[in-house]
Amino acid sequence: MEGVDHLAHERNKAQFDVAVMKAVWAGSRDAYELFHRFSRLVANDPEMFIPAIKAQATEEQQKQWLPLANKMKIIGSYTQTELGHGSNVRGLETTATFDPKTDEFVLNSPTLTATKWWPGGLGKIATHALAHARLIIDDKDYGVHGFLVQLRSLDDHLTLPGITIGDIGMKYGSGAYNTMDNGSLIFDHVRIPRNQMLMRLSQVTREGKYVPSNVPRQLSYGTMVYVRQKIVFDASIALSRAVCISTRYSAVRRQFGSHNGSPETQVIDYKTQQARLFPLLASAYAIRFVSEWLNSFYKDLLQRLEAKDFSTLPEAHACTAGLKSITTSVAADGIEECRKLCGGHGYLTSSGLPELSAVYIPACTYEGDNVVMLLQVARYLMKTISQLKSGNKPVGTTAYLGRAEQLMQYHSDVLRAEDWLKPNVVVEAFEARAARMSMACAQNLSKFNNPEDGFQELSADLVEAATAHCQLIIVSKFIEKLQQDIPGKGVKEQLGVLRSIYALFLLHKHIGDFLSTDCITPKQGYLANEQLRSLYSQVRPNAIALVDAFNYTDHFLSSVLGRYDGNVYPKLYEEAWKDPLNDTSIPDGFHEYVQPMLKQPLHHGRL
Ligand SMILES: CCCCCCCC/C=C\CCCCCCCCCCCC(=O)SCCNC(=O)CCNC(=O)[C@H](O)C(C)(C)COP(=O)(O)OP(=O)(O)OC[C@H]1O[C@@H](n2cnc3c(N)ncnc32)[C@H](O)[C@@H]1OP(=O)(O)O
Ligand SMILES: Cc1cc2nc3c(=O)[nH]c(=O)nc-3n(C[C@H](O)[C@H](O)[C@H](O)COP(=O)(O)OP(=O)(O)OC[C@H]3O[C@@H](n4cnc5c(N)ncnc54)[C@H](O)[C@@H]3O)c2cc1C
Repeated sequence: MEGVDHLAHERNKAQFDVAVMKAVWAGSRDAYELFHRFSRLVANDPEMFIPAIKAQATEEQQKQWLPLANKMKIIGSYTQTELGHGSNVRGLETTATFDPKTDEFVLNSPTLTATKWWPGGLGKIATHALAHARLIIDDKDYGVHGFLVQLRSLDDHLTLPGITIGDIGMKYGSGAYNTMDNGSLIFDHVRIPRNQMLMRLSQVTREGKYVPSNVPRQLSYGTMVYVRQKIVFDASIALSRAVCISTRYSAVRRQFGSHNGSPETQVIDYKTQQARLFPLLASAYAIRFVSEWLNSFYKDLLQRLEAKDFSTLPEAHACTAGLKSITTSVAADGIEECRKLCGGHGYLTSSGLPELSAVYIPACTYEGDNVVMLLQVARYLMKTISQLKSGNKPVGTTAYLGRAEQLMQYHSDVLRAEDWLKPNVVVEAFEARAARMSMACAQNLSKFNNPEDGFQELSADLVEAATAHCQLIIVSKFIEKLQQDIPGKGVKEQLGVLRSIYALFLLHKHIGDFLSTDCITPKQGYLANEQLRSLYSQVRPNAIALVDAFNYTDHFLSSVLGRYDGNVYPKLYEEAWKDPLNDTSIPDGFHEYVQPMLKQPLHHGRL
């Protein structure tokens, strides 16, 4: 049956222009063309510590190091985390002590827990590290700074004196992340020239004088802001990939429901399958659009920083940290749900899902543990609320907190299920829920004499408030996306359906928040769920076309279940026969171990 499109009947049901949706998903027609060409060329672009050099090195240092890194004359590793500290960056123990006699820094790992642990590329490949260490001058500790340290000889790749490096060992699953040589590193009084401290933000002079920067010290955390916004985009790719596989397979797979010899029911037609799958489809689009917005916010931040305008830095940190957390959690959980949606075959490596999961789940931890990141958002929210009293008007993603008084009085006026399709009705409910959860935390915090004690005690509630805030951002950005001019038959309508599914699914899932904050009544919650069910029916005929719009090649999906042509069963069978176990009919060890058991004498003619 080679060449037959088993999903053609599904594609014919689509009520929108898939070619235009492909451009919307890609971000623009040009981005689509580029992605289309490149994905078919299978590009592999190693990028590791270059963003950090760009952010933290002086122009002179960039001139020296960037050409080497770009041409891969040196291979760098972003070496921050230690055995004892990852989240707590200020707690790092590695030291870089200035020696005025030789104009050098001496890098040292004073304890076992100071061992660098996890950095990607470090274990086997990196020639250089961007090592984070405490700057010590005249016994005074100036906190964590970045230093470029050569680790291995550029001639024979042997580690240099005073440096002990290893790979940290096998990681979760047998998946592709094991091809990454996450490493460990101990420094034993390793000397580097003074000009290898990254000095864009603060300098150490020849005399050993520390010249602090006149810019916020948080700029030294800039690489994390950059990478976190990239990770949000990456979450849309990982989730959409899993959703594409399980949507196509759900249309191919049939179970039960045959009457008088008619075909069985496609599992995608079961309401339970739809209620699990379609919110993930909607989430993939929602994450895609919020990542688009985050990227433009980030570009705006860079322009402002050039002009020494630091005003949006705290918001950029809160947004990148919070959205990194929410989107990677949704994507990681969503991939696992997609595996379950494919039943037993989803557990086969050839489904592509186990490896995707194993490779993806550390995104919830790297570049900031997801709970720690939400606590950063909560701090930002509490600070914003505390400044309301002094007349500070919040802007951007916290502007709604400026209307807190009004939002505290809000009661949804939904009367019919269709009312939930109105974007302003949805936004108001999400704003009121987020504002009330944050205000409640702020009020509870004010009862503590020591705010830090209060923050610890209330941290679980604070994480929930931060989650509500981040979900509001994603819902709002989806709505804003649809306020743009989007051409193409039916494209905007389909996106409208997905937007409503995304928002109402969240409302249904977090119904406790909406009810306990008294934003909506139980009856209104019931109506939202009713509307959700009807939206699932609307998305059903378009489901295959909506995942086709991701424009993923079979090569990229690497999944027998997610094949574009839906020709699943013959290919599953073919794939199984590639297993080396099937090379011979008698397995290794059979004659040594199994056959002797089979040949044991029978007792009284019985087993
Ligand atoms: C770097 C490698 C490059 C990778 C290549 C990139 C190419 C990307 C291409 C595609 C990407 C897609 C796929 C991605 C694959 C990625 C591979 C994995 C890479 C993994 C790399 C790592 O994991 S590196 C290690 C990362 N480590 C962390 O994230 C540590 C987490 N901890 C922290 O960030 C902080 O310490 C903290 C946020 C928890 C703060 O702690 P603390 O309270 O002690 O803070 P401070 O006192 O230091 O500061 C308080 C003050 O500062 C504000 N603030 C904190 N962080 C920032 C920031 N980043 N920006 C701006 N402001 C910040 C904070 O809010 C406080 O403000 P106040 O106003 O004083 O309250
Ligand atoms: C695959 C992978 C690749 C990585 N690559 C790199 C790399 O290239 N370079 C690099 O430097 N690092 C890298 N890391 C390290 C990574 O950045 C850290 O693991 C991450 O920042 C989390 O820090 P941690 O391990 O210290 O977690 P911990 O902070 O020890 O977290 C353990 C638990 O404690 C909780 N917790 C911690 N602090 C708080 C708090 N204040 N309040 C409430 N709960 C808290 C967390 O939520 C979590 O549940 C990588 C990690 C992984 C898994």
